[in-house]
Amino acid sequence: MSPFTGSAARTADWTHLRVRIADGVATVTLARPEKLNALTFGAYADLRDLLAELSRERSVRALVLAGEGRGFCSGGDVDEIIGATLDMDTARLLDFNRMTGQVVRAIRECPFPVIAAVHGVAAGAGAVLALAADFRVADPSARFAFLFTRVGLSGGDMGAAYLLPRVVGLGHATRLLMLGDPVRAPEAERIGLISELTQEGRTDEAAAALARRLADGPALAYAQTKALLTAELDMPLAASVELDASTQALLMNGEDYAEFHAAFTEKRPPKWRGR
Ligand SMILES: CC(C)(COP(=O)(O)OP(=O)(O)OC[C@H]1O[C@@H](n2cnc3c(N)ncnc32)[C@H](O)[C@@H]1OP(=O)(O)O)[C@@H](O)C(=O)NCCC(=O)NCCSC(=O)/C=C1/CC=CC=CO1
Repeated sequence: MSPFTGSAARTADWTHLRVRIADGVATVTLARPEKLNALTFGAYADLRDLLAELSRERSVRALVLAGEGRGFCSGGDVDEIIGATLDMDTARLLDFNRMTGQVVRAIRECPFPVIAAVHGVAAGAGAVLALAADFRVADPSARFAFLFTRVGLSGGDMGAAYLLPRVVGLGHATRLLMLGDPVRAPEAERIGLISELTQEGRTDEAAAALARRLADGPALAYAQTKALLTAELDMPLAASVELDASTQALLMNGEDYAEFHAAFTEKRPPKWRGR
């Protein structure tokens, strides 16, 4: 049974994660502040499983991913993971690296918008978690560092070489993934890595306001927009416009579209049902 079944505002505990669902907004908090929310094997796996669980929750219409303490996430736990992976054979290494990629796929494939609320450090895997979100709302203290080459690994971990050029362009992505230099909030805003730069200390509030707006909006239209933005990245224009046409035809048969028309005619705000 889902751990979320029950009352309107619900919580559940996972490894180094806290989750709360209230009024259609799930807030997932990386909760290991004493290690800047570094991800252990258990935390990666739980994050993947939690996102899959939330994707099946019909009540969730937006998700905020945040970090507790003085940063968002310092990436893979260097002590636990580097130590263990040095002793693994290739098959187990592949299993681990596939598992971390599944976390990113879970963020990209869930049927609701994901907002990363970033303050302080977002490093390595932490930077990719933020990158995979649909929106990055950032505090002036935010700094993003794709550190993988700094630990002797490929900068293209967890889909970063797929996603980052699409967000900031190949030139910036090459620089950030190869050198691993930190990008501070003003530069992140300039190159389009963040969608909103907030006032200091107001990031959670801004992320919650955006989540509220999304959760109150036409959920099916948002889900289809997210799916198309992901699918069409790799499609020729002819296939894209065909997919757009079939998606739009589906939505034009839906209740929300008819509701918009009724609301417009009756001069009132629409009541979105996500159908
Ligand atoms: C630059 C830092 C991110 C922040 O520095 P600072 O603000 O001075 O804070 P610290 O004092 O260094 O950190 C506070 C405590 O947290 C521990 N900690 C921080 N990051 C990690 C981490 N990633 N793993 C384990 N522990 C971490 C730190 O040791 C302090 O603990 P104590 O108080 O007990 O001493 C700086 O912290 C830093 O550079 N961190 C490491 C960043 C990093 O290299 N991340 C990994 C990138 S690669 C990745 O994400 C993917 C993988 C997957 C594959 C293999 C291996 C690892 O990760």
